[in-house]
Amino acid sequence: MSTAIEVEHLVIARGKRRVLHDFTCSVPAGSVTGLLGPSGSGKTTFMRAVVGVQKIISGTVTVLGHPAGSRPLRDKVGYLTQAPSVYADLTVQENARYFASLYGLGARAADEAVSDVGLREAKDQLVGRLSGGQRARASLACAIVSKPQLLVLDEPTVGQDPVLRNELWQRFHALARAGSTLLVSSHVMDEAGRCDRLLLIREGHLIADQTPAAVRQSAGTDDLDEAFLRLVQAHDPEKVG
Ligand SMILES: Nc1ncnc2c1ncn2[C@@H]1O[C@H](COP(=O)(O)OP(=O)(O)OP(=O)(O)O)[C@@H](O)[C@H]1O
Repeated sequence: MSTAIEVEHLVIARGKRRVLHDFTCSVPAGSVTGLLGPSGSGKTTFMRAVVGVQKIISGTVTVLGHPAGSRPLRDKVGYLTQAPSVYADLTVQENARYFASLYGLGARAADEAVSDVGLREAKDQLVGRLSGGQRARASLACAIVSKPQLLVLDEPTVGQDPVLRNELWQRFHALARAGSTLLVSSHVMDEAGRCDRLLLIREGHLIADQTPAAVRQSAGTDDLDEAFLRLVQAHDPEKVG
């Protein structure tokens, strides 16, 4: 399998503080790779580096064979930020159709994306009147509408009910099967088992770059929450217990 994202010795500071320490990892093309770690561990910072909007101190980030953020990647990378980036005074459908038009796509692609995120019933509602979880899904519809080669999704399932979360994860795998690579962050370890690969991050350190099965095996437990704690402890014995 080829590599969609290749990161070597990435170091990033925000303000005066180093928040990513010597990150080296890779994301296989066509995978759903989870970026899992507690709040504040550096997930958003890492994603910002992948999409090329984060100043870095040293290291390299190569995306689909090009430097992160470079021109050839412009229409190949989709990014869902934590703050919904949709227009409050347009309906769900109008937002999706607008974003589709930016990629030269028509109403059909837009309507499909709206259905994919479970918003078909709410398609005629103004985004400004939706619940937080619905608004996040409207934003997700706009991020996936062009089916980019790489989708970087920052906590896309936060605030969603279990049924919808399940549907969204199925949708992510369907997108991967259709050829996209997905990098998906979450601070909820029970989502880790849904990924093909995991990047586990703690306080800016990468503590695992493995499949969920390999994480379970190397930590000696089937419970991924417990596995994360054991890996933290192995990485830095003073941090846990
Ligand atoms: N604009 C900023 N200026 C200074 N420090 C920042 C800034 N943004 C984030 N940080 C710090 O960088 C560290 C990593 O933050 P980041 O947002 O990448 O974490 P995260 O894992 O995505 O957290 P969350 O799950 O809460 O979104 C945190 O300590 C945070 O306080």
